[in-house]
Amino acid sequence: MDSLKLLPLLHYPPSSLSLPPPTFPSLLKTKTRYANFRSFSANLPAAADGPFAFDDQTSRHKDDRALVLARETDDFGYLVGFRLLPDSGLEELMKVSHAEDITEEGSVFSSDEVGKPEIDGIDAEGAETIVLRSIVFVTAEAAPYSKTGGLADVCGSLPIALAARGHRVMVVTPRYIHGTSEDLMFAAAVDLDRPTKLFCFEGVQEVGFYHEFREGVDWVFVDHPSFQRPGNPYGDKFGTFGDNQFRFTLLCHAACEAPLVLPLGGFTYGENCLFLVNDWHASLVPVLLAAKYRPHGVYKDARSILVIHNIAHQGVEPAITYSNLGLPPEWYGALGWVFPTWARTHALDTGEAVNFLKGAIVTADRIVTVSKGYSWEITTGEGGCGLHELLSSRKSILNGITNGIDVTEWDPSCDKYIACNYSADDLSGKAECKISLQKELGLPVRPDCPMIGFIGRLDYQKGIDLIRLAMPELMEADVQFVMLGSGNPVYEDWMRATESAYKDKYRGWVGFNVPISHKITAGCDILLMPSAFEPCGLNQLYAMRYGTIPVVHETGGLRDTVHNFNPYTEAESTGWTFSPLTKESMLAALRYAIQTYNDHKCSWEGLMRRGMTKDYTWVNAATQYEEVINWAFTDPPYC
Ligand SMILES: Nc1ncnc2c1ncn2[C@@H]1O[C@H](COP(=O)(O)OP(=O)(O)O[C@H]2O[C@H](CO)[C@@H](O)[C@H](O)[C@H]2O)[C@@H](O)[C@H]1O
Repeated sequence: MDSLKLLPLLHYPPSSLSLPPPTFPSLLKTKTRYANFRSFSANLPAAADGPFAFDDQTSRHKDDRALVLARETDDFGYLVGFRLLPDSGLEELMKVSHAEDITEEGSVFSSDEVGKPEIDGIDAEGAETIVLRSIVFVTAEAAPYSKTGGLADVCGSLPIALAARGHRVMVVTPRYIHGTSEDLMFAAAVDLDRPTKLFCFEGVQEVGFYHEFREGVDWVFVDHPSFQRPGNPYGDKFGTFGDNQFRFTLLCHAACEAPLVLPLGGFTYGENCLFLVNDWHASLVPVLLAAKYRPHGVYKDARSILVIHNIAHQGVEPAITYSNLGLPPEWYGALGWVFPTWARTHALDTGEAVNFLKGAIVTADRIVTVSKGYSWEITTGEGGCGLHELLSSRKSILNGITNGIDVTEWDPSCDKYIACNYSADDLSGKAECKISLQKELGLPVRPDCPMIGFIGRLDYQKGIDLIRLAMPELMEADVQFVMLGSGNPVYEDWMRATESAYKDKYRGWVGFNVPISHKITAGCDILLMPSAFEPCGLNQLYAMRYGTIPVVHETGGLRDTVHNFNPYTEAESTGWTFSPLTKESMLAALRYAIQTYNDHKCSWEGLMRRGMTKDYTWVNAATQYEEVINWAFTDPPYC
């Protein structure tokens, strides 16, 4: 057996080791079983670079040469080493570990169950097998460390969901220091003291790495002076930062080095990892793997998946900046992009540019979007923002996986930001939340008046123009309306002006404020999302979980997640969807919702309860990501 090839690993210092991905039987069983393991046995693999199967007693007896190792962990669950395990020790260990294994139904596994052999990915009882991977998320933002929108929510939750299923997960993101209290989010991260030189922008850039192990995930923060300035991750009060291409090029280079150089818990992630790169900021990673590393034999067995949260942002810069990216000249074609004539700004403009997102689309092993509907939309001329033809050409590896939500942060029964907790079984607290919100906003306290909310970036995407157009008519109805958002200064000024015009009915809260977003979600009756396009949308999911009924434009993830109210098929309905994207159709949907709220309490409560009891956890999405990851490893690297 090739397993013996791994023997020398035992003698290397831990920092030079990388953990190959183990396989582990049974989905539900695995979750608790793996989490409970303080130490477990490993049966080294049949192939030197293949997965490393956890030992089961059957296989051990089958092959006496198999090396049985006990894995030793410290108090934080990190590997601190292996030790050879005598047979008797193994028996003891398995007994102890199994006694701790509780199924979701509360039953205890017997050692016999654990010892069942696996057959082609399915154990003898037909339970699912999870192939455990080393997964590296690369993202410009991850909650709670940094957040401007939904990308942060996803990259703050999905890694934890995948880690809970047994994968080894690292998130690489910048260590933003803005000079505000938000910087305290990084307080628990320690400097790994691994200064690393990166070659880009015609020089050597040195980055540092900070690390925090939390909720089973290695959170790795890239430290560089360019991430330390007032504002948010992308800009400040003067607009978008001019050096974002530089900053996110650094992030990508650093992310490629992290699995090779960082001994997290004593072991690097190694070369056989899966990079999950999010949006344009991380899009250089698949190109770097193909153009910079693989020609030198590094990352030959790594794979990459591009996750598109928003195709409207592509990271486009003048073509001349290509030479700064640390890529060989012959790879220009991967990023090269030519604007159509109508989009050129002056007579001498040749339209030539580099496009980061395009680079990932043509080099990643697979592409995922954050809902099924959006995965189709981006292959159309209307939704692809110029990349639809390329995406269509890669349709066979393009999937949509609808986001989950963090059901711990967004839970009306224990939300610390809201005035009164409530649940689907006892909705009375929601009325309290509404009264408290009205008081806080200085609106007339009217529990029976339908209250509409909006939360989001003040951006064309979110349909602010439609709200602006409809506002005079909407304000004629007996409603209250509260908006929370920041972004385009024109929209911010409009919100302030609207508040002055409709003092008794409208409030516009300009800014980014998480506690207020929870209060609005809990206190309102209706959440309005007239997004022009919406790759997934999270606010409608939060709203439904809080018994707040979404009224949404029928697009992307909104179409996938909100089911239009129909009195004859109420059992399916969770809100209102409207199309086309016009003021008239939005107002019609709102009128219908308001009428139902006023006159059909029973239907309204049904809508609330259905939304509140749906499953929004990340488990479902994480399982689908696992499947796509497995497909990525089934095929050879795309380039
Ligand atoms: N002013 C404010 N104060 C406090 N909180 C605020 C806020 N404005 C927005 N938020 C919060 O930011 C998040 C925004 O979520 P969205 O789904 O609207 O994401 P966004 O469009 O940024 O991201 C993209 O990525 C996500 C994730 O994949 C997709 O769901 C989405 O369709 C896509 O456009 C929510 O948690 C919301 O509560």
